[in-house]
Amino acid sequence: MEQYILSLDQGTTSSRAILFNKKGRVVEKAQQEFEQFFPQPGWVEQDANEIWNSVLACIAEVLRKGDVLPKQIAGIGITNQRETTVVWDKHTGNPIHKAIVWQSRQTEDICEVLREEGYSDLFADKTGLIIDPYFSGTKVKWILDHVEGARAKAIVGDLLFGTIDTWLVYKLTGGRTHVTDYSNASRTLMFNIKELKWDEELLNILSVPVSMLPTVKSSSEIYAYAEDYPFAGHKIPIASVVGDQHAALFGQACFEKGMAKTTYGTGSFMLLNTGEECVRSKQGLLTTIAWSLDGKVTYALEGSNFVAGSAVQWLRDGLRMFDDSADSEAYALRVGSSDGVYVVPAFVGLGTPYWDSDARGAVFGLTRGTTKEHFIRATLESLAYQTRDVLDVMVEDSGINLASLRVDGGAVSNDFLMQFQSDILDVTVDRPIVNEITALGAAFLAGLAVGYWTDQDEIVQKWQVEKTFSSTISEDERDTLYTGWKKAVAATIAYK
Ligand SMILES: Nc1ncnc2c1ncn2[C@@H]1O[C@H](COP(=O)(O)OP(=O)(O)O)[C@@H](O)[C@H]1O
Ligand SMILES: O=P(O)(O)OC[C@H](O)CO
Repeated sequence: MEQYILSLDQGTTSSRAILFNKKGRVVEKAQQEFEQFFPQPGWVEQDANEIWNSVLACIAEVLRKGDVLPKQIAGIGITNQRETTVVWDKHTGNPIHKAIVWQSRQTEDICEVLREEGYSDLFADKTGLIIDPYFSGTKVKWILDHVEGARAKAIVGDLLFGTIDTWLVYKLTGGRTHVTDYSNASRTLMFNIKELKWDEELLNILSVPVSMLPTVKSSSEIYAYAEDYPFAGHKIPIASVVGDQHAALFGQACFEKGMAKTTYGTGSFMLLNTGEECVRSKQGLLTTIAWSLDGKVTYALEGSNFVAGSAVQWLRDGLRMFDDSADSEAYALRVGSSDGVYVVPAFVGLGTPYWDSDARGAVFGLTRGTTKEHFIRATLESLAYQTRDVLDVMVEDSGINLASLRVDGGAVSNDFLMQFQSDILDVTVDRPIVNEITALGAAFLAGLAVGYWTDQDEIVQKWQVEKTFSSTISEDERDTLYTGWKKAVAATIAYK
């Protein structure tokens, strides 16, 4: 009977369960969206139970559709939207508040106080991160400060914290396992990425009891077994846990120092493998743990943009410019340029390298001749400009020049966007055959842990490019376009 790896990719807007075969190809897939809550401007929350139910439904569906029995699953890999914070009662397993999503700005006041108290360098040195609402630490503090009785319960050890990976393992094991991996821990603002442990000093500053925190393990090992519904009593090893951007770096087989990928999902995230070197950025890049495998930790530099594919969703759902995100490409191609229009999609502030929580979206260069086509094209172009912003500081901070950029995520099916990305970076853009790269990365890590695949060399052989995009514009044209973007971003930051 053929064996498969079951990968659970719990993303910002949807959950997926995907079965991979030995060739590293998708055999079957199930996907379910869930509700997003926006209780106040800039706040984003989700229901952790709904997330769990969506994952469970996807598992049941993928097994049914693929006609696969639980005993055919060699291992489960888990990858997740990172930083999103769940706090639950240890005795009932019930979350005490909605999950606070990575995009949410509701802890900006807490961050402001921490910055004023002069903690920025301390947090950056120890965690590789910036004091920003993006990360989990201030979200945990917010929940303990705002939910009645929460702090008292936390102090006596009755509450548990987890990012979504931790929450899913907890639920999959009937509440018996409270773990995370190094990659997810490195996004919490509470984990010392050099000493590889929760940092007591930072926990004191954030007033978060250590008893709430999960045990931190490698990204590829058997943590526990899932056996309840829908696994019908078969013990299936849960064999990888890894943050989604880190999983994508692994799925893209970016195993060598100097290899990079960008994933264009809800947001966009470029990660550059820096090997065993924990590089500290001077310009707003994050230092993060890519993964921990076979007793070795690999580091990465990361540039994060909060809005990417979600700008296309905004065109579709907010402005009702088209019915299907894929239509954005045809609209963009109907005009030869965006005609001087720039869209800065700073809906929840700006990430790397600006880190401006208060900035909000803006449009520049409108004329009487501006059409819907220009507007759509300019929005797609903004995704590519944001990646250029990140790449420029990445090259300066790491001294590494990219040979090529590997790309994945929902928006990379847009050929116009990928061509413009290559044009504006002047770097070759490689799109692989498998489009579910994040899930594949988690599958690879799980497969290595259970002996389904032998080693990373075997995985490198499985990565194949589907299409390569090379720049077609002149240096002058590139400079003119990018200068306009920089002016638009500067004006967006100035207007507050
Ligand atoms: N053809 C397309 N062109 C541009 N954007 C697209 C296209 N298809 C999907 N998207 C965008 O990709 C995103 C979904 O990507 P996905 O990787 O599934 O995201 P996530 O993991 O964050 O939920 C959506 O925001 C959607 O608007
Ligand atoms: O859900 P995605 O793919 O947009 O990824 C979200 C990131 O992990 C947030 O840091």
